[in-house]
Amino acid sequence: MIYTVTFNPSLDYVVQMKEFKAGDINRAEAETIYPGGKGVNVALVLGNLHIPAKMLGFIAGFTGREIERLALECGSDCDFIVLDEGYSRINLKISADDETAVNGMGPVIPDDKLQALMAQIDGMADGDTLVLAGSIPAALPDDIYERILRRLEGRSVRVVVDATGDLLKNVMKYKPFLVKPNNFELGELFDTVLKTDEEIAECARKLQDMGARNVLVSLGGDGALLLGEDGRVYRMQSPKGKLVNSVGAGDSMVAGFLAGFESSGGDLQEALKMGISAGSASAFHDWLATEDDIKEVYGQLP
Ligand SMILES: Nc1ncnc2c1ncn2[C@@H]1O[C@H](COP(=O)(O)OP(=O)(O)O)[C@@H](O)[C@H]1O
Ligand SMILES: O=P(O)(O)OC[C@H]1O[C@](O)(COP(=O)(O)O)[C@@H](O)[C@@H]1O
Repeated sequence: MIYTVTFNPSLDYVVQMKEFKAGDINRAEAETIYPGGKGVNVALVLGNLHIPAKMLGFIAGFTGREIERLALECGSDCDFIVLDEGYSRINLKISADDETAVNGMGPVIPDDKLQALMAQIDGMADGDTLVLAGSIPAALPDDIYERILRRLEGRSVRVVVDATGDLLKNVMKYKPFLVKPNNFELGELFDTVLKTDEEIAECARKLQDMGARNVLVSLGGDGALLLGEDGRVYRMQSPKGKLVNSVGAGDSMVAGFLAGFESSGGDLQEALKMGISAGSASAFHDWLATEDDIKEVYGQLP
C-alpha cells in the first residue's frame, strides 16, 4: 500500500483572469475549488492510475471537512486525523498572464494528534511506501519528517520526501528512496542558483552523498533530471503543450514516477518517463491529470 502524509492539506481556490495587478481589485473570470496539498495530490493521481493509495494527515474545521469530502468524491481512501480547533488552510492560486499563489498557514497540531499520526506510521507494513509531502504548519519543528523516518529505521518501508529546506535536508541521513526538489529548491539548499544541467547534476549528487537514493529534479517546462541510485544521470524534456495550470504538476510527477517504477520492476528511465508524463499532463489541464491525459503525453515522449 502507498500512504501519503500531508501535514497541511488545503482547499486550492483557483481563479483565472487575463491579467493580475498587485495592489488593485482583480476580478476572477473563472473559479474552482479543489482538494489540495502535496500528499493529497500524489494520492489523487495514483488513484487516477488505479494504484491504491491512502491519504493521511491532519484536517480541521469546515475547510478540512470539505477537503475530505472532495477527496472521497474522487474515490480516494483517506484516514485523516481531525483536529479539534482551527481550520485547514485555503490556498489561493491565481492563473493569469503568470501564476501567483498565496499558501495559507494551517492549524496548530497538538501533541496528542501528532502521536496519533505516529501510531498510524507504526502500523505500516514492510513493503509499504510512505510519501511525506509538503510544508508543515509553522508551529511544528522542522525535524518532524526526520522523527518519522527515525521511527521507520530498520523497517522495509520505502520513503519518498517532497519538501524543501531543513525539512528535506534533515531526512537525508535516513536514506530516503526518492526526493523531488525542483531546480530552485535544490539551488536554495546549497545557496546557489542552478542554470545548467551540469550544475543541477552536481547539486543532486551532493544530496545523494548526504543519503538520498534517487534525486528527481523537476525543471518545469524543461522536463526533469534524475540522478539514479545506479549513479547515472537521466535527462528528459517535457513535451511541448499549452500550460493551463501548473498547480499539482510536481505532485503528479511523484505519483507518475512511483507508478512507472512499480510497473517496470524498477526501471529508472521508465519511472522518469511516467513522472514527466503525469507532471506535464497535469500542467496541460485545469487540474490533476487523468489516466487518459497521462497516456496521451506518454505517447509523445521518446
Ligand atoms: N510549462 C510546462 N510544460 C510542460 N510540462 C510542465 C510544465 N510545467 C511543469 N511541467 C511538468 O511537471 C513537472 C513538475 O513541474 P515543476 O513545476 O518543476 O514542479 P513543482 O510544481 O514541484 O515546482 C515537470 O518536470 C514537467 O514534466
Ligand atoms: O505544502 P506547500 O508547500 O505549502 O504546498 C501546498 C500546495 O502545493 C500543491 O500541493 C501543489 O504542489 P505542486 O504544484 O508543487 O505539485 C497545492 O495543491 C497546494 O496548495
